[in-house]
Amino acid sequence: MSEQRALHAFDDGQALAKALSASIAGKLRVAIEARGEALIAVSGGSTPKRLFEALSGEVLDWSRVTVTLVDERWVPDTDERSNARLVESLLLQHKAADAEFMPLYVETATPEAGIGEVRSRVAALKQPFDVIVLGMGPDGHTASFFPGGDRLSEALDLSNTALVLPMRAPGAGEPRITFTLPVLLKAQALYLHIQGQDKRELLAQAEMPGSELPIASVLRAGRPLDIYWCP
Ligand SMILES: O=C1O[C@H](COP(=O)(O)O)[C@@H](O)[C@H](O)[C@H]1O
Repeated sequence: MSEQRALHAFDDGQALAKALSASIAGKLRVAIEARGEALIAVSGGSTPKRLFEALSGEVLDWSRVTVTLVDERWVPDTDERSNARLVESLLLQHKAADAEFMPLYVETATPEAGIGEVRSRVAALKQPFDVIVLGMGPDGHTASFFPGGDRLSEALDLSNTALVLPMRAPGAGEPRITFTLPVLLKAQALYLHIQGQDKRELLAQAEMPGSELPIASVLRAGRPLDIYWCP
């Protein structure tokens, strides 16, 4: 593991969630102190549930925090697959109920039809993000950078100025929308949150030179990355 990366390993998901939540809350407080506001993008999927519960109890001025997603499945938040639904039900609760949420989904049939509206929304955010929390799927995808994704090379292109892109891939289920890699890499604090021995082994594979796993593009970028892992 390079000096730019730190692996924080925990015995279980509860201990991990507590530590990661405290670290994120610290970064949000620093941003609020410095700029009067804070901007965070989180991942969806199954891994962040405990983290969201822990984060929702952190004491900070959530009314100054904007929360969005790193990526979204193109489904409304009434759908169980919606990442927004997860954030709304577990993170934007308790003390964090005052945070502002900016969804990446709009009610259009496809992400291509809605991308204009989403672009306007994200362009209004005061970037860079203070905090970005990535996840990683069992196929090595992060955000919606899926193996075989139709716009994967665009999304990973460090010279691409697009903030968000639609994405379709065989393993993605529904069509997606995702922030691009350059946006993620500019975050003040970048975390990767993974659980399970299989994912740790996958990450080790991604560290190998020439790996084509999408998460390898994040690792290769060489920017500071805090990896939070538990079995
Ligand atoms: O589909 C997605 O999956 C990944 C990983 O999810 P997990 O269930 O393996 O934790 C997630 O990071 C991403 O935001 C989400 O859209």
